[in-house]
Amino acid sequence: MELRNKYSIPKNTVITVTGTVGVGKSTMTNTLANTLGFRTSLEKVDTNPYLDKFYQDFKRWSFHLQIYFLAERFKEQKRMFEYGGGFIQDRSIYEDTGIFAQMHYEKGNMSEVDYQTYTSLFEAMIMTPYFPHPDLLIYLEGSIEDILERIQKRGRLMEQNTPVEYWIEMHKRYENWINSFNACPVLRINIKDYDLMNDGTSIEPIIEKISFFLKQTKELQK
Ligand SMILES: Nc1ncnc2c1ncn2[C@@H]1O[C@H](COP(=O)(O)OP(=O)(O)O)[C@@H](O)[C@H]1O
Ligand SMILES: Nc1ncnc2c1ncn2[C@H]1C[C@H](O)[C@@H](COP(=O)(O)O)O1
Repeated sequence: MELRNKYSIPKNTVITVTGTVGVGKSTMTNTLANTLGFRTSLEKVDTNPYLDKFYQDFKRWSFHLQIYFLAERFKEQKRMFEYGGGFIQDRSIYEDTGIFAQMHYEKGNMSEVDYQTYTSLFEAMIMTPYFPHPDLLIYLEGSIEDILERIQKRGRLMEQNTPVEYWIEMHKRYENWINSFNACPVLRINIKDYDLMNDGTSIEPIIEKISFFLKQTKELQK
């Protein structure tokens, strides 16, 4: 029996997978989508024209990169909206603003005026019908040691060559961000509690939790 039916997960559900770089979002997104028969909304890294340059010179490329990500996320939001849901999304627009843009602004890599331009564009975008909140946000958490190991193992040179302090700061910012996030229900999952690479059955308990969360939210909305 398909797990989506077994756990009564509505066909039009939108779930967003969040967490710091390298924590395992894409792996989780693909596994959930395959198991539930949902579409994916993935971040495309290989075709991003700014990412490599950004890692070489944050100050020069921060604003360009943020605008690029905003445009990409907006197109994806529109696509999910037009399909009427049924998506697992890899990373949220909330992280672009609440983690990356803010961090680079606060570190002086983005000027005040650029940050304001970025913020007003973001606010204008979320006021369109394409931006309903996801039904559930899954937050993947793990120790900084495990995350650094995954970044190294994955082998994207631009990330491997970035000082460890950058990833440590991002890890801390993520913890603060999720502790005050309240735009939609949050399910926290520790990466030590499952192993999608070696144990195919470890997705089912996660789907069971998702189902429980979605039902609980529905009850609260009644
Ligand atoms: N459960 C897991 N156990 C071990 N390694 C994992 C697991 N999930 C992902 N990985 C590995 O960690 C790295 C980062 O995963 P990825 O899904 O690309 O993360 P993200 O999308 O959050 O950057 C990849 O090399 C991936 O193969
Ligand atoms: N908004 C962003 N600003 C800067 N860098 C970003 C942003 N969104 C994603 N990134 C980077 C981080 C990683 O190097 C790649 C892909 O992210 P991942 O967490 O591996 O899916 O893009």
